[in-house]
Amino acid sequence: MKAPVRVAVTGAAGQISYSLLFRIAAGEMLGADQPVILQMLEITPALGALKGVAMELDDCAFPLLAGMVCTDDANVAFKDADYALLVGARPRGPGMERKDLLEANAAIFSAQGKAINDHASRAIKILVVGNPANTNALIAQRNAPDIDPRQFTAMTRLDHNRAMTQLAQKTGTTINDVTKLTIWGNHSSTQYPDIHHTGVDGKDAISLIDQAWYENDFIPTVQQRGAAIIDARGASSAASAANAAIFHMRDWALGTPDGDWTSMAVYSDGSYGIQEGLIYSFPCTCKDGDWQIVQGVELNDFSKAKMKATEEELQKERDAVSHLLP
Ligand SMILES: NC(=O)c1ccc[n+]([C@@H]2O[C@H](COP(=O)([O-])OP(=O)(O)OC[C@H]3O[C@@H](n4cnc5c(N)ncnc54)[C@H](O)[C@@H]3O)[C@@H](O)[C@H]2O)c1
Ligand SMILES: O=C(O)C[C@H](O)C(=O)O
Repeated sequence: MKAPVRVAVTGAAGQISYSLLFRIAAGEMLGADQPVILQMLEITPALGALKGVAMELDDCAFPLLAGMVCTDDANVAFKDADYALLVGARPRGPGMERKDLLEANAAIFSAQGKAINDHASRAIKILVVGNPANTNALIAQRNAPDIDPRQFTAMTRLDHNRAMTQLAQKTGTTINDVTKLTIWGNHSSTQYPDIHHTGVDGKDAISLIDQAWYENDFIPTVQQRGAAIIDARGASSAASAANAAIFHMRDWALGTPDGDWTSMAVYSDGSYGIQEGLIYSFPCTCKDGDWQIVQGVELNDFSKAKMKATEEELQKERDAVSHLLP
């Protein structure tokens, strides 16, 4: 058996965490041979509820669960953490855009960035789920100057999974037939789900669908899926968000399959002309615990315009929180 690793999860008594924690403890994120210590952070009033979650984790008798910490102190939660899933933040309600949460949530991520900087393992891998996820990741990253910016990522895997399913359903296939789909940009309604390089059962996706469906149906459906879930459920996505977080971290830690890529919002190095330093979703492959942006993807004018629009939104979000960016 390997030595346990420390996994910090914030918002641990919230609805996403109620799916997430149990799957991490079951080994679905880091593998069936990797024991974990869960370091769970909540706000003080939610510590009672968090205790109940910890009791249920105990009652699962997970063989891989090597320890638990429940705390309202970020310095304790991130102490020596090897992985951090930053979920704790307010969700949006009906009629809101995710960026409307910026004011309510941004301060959380500057404080947590500092705590990560001061206490976490230098090799920590961080996934930001709390919305607006890309800009919250940027805030945390800029407040952690001693940690490599490549270690801060934000979640567009839920969008990626949503897009795979929409395409599979349209083409009468399954997600097992879909490869090389890309979500570019922001986890928001400007994101660009790109299927120009996607394969469906060995064929080019773009040859199987018509442009009108792609532009007027597929893209808006994926962009608006979070809002559609809120309308249907009366609360934002939780189990599917937790699932996407598991997939994102699992691929980062254990690798993406050969011949495919995934979508991750990562620190832009200027690839594809996207401004350096933004946390922008790119096609990525992962190997040996590291990610790379896939290079050489050809872009037509349609794609370039969509990628620019979502980049501009991220620049605006960044400028709106400039007071939190040292
Ligand atoms: N990136 C994505 O794809 C994606 C998908 C779904 C939801 N989300 C976002 O994830 C976030 C959480 O969603 P949820 O449904 O679990 O919300 P929730 O309200 O059920 O849970 C959030 C939890 O965070 C806690 N919290 C608040 N401030 C905190 C802090 N400073 N430190 C630690 N914990 C804190 C709250 O007490 C609460 O228990 C929301 O911002 C939501 O919009 C993102
Ligand atoms: O849409 C939301 O606000 C929640 C989440 O970001 C989602 O995409 O489901």
